[in-house]
Amino acid sequence: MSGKLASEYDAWKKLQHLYDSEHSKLILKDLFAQDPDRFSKFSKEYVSPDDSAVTFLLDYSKNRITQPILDTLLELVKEANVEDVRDKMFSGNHINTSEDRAVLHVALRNFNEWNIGEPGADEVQVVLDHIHKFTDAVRSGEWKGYTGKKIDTIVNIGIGGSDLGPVMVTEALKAYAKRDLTAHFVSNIDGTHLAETIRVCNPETTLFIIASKTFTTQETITNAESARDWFLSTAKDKAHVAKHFVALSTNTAAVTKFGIAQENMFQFWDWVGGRYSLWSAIGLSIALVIGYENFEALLKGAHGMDKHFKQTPLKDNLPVILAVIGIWYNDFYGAQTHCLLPYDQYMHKFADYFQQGDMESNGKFITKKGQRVNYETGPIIWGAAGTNGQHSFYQLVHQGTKLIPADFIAPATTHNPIGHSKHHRILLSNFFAQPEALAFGKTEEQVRKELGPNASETLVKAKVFEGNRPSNSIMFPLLTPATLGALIALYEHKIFVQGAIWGINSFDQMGVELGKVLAKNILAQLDKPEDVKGHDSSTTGIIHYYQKYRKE
Ligand SMILES: O=P(O)(O)OC[C@H]1O[C@@H](O)[C@H](O)[C@@H](O)[C@@H]1O
Repeated sequence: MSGKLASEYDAWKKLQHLYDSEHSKLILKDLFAQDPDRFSKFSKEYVSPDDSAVTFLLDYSKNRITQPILDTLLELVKEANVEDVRDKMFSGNHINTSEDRAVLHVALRNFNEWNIGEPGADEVQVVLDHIHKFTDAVRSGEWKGYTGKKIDTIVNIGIGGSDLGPVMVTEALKAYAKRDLTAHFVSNIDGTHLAETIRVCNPETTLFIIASKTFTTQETITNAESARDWFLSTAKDKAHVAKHFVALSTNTAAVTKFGIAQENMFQFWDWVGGRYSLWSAIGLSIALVIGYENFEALLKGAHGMDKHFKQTPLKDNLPVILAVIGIWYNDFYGAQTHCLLPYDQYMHKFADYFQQGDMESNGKFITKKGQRVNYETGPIIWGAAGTNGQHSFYQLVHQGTKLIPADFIAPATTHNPIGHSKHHRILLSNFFAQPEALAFGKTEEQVRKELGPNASETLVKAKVFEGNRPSNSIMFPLLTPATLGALIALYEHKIFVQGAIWGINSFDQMGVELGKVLAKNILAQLDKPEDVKGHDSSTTGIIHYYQKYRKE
């Protein structure tokens, strides 16, 4: 990373110039008409560079780009030394500068391929073996609860990165799940989350997985303590906790203090960022649900993408391509958001997951060198599973006043081919149609022709789709563990590239701290109105209102 702001790079200035001079001519309809080979020029098939057997198509032809624009975007990657930062990440350099930490989630799925010098990197396999052994014991019924019954329910208690990854992946890979093992995820400090979960759990057959990197997170520790109280209200003897509580953490002392034996703790390291931790011990709930072999396949799929990212020239490097196209819209078109639209019900949590993955990584206005940026950084990430979104927010995507770049994601084959895949063909027809409608729209002329000569002018105008709304399409044969692993890593590295171009630290999360500190202060003032001090009149007023109406 140079000390420059991204906007000071020559390539950035060239891009600004290209935007100013070209953007009115960048009409997808025209770009496709001018070049019959546009799809083959702006799409790539990923084939994993190892034995993880993942393949997918990335079509990025429906974007407002030309070859010169893409070339200049890639110049920006060069000028920002992204390859150098990438290599530093892979070699364990402390690129998380504010926390002085390495960023090595790639080491969790490395299977000893690269030599990574960081302490702990050589212990990854030991933890994977621990996960393997434990997972097999629980799934086979060999691991018994305190009354000798086998475990049929797991409850992962964690929040943020210690929740979202396991939730998203266990949902996405439900087709591989052990159906007689029910998984719940409790994250919110709102007692309702825990209460509604334990309501359907049997203490004799439930395993609680306390997932917290720091083991100090207020929500998780409070939920874990309440879960332990609930368990002991039936089990009585504290010795039984050992059969029903395990911990996933970097903080051995706090885990032991909680009462979880060290042999029931699954270790990871400070170089695993919370939002990159599903590959670590935090993935235990995933391994329990889909089995260790499938968990390993997930890791291997991600590793294949790591290799691709590490060794593929920029022009063919898929995370790089996605990243620079994102920069084009975010920084030159002023697009505020990016939409993730998986046409696969199993992937319904994908956008939620990358809300943290992207927004906590790149939602920053200060560069690593302490300067305030004078350009936009991370986009707002949102989305929903297709076709549900079509019946809700697509109206705005098609005809609203905002530019919303979107990624459409779908499997060619479904795990649930009911009616000889009738559902899936309908689903996919929408997956194909939506990007087409967004890109090419419907002209006034077409509307007039459709409505006939007597149509009102207002109706004609209301039915016009301007088109020229960009999207990427990603299609893969089947949603397998390895494919999902590769897709997650694809987006992780996209986020990395964008952060490196913007010159920000994608691996800290200072922005979540202030609210936590204020909440702690307020918690101590909640009991008595006279204790409410040091706030603005609005905050004081709302707390007083609460104090007037609370029951307990
Ligand atoms: O795993 P922990 O330490 O309980 O942290 C949970 C979450 O805590 C949040 O405060 C962080 O912003 C997230 O990045 C993190 O994933």
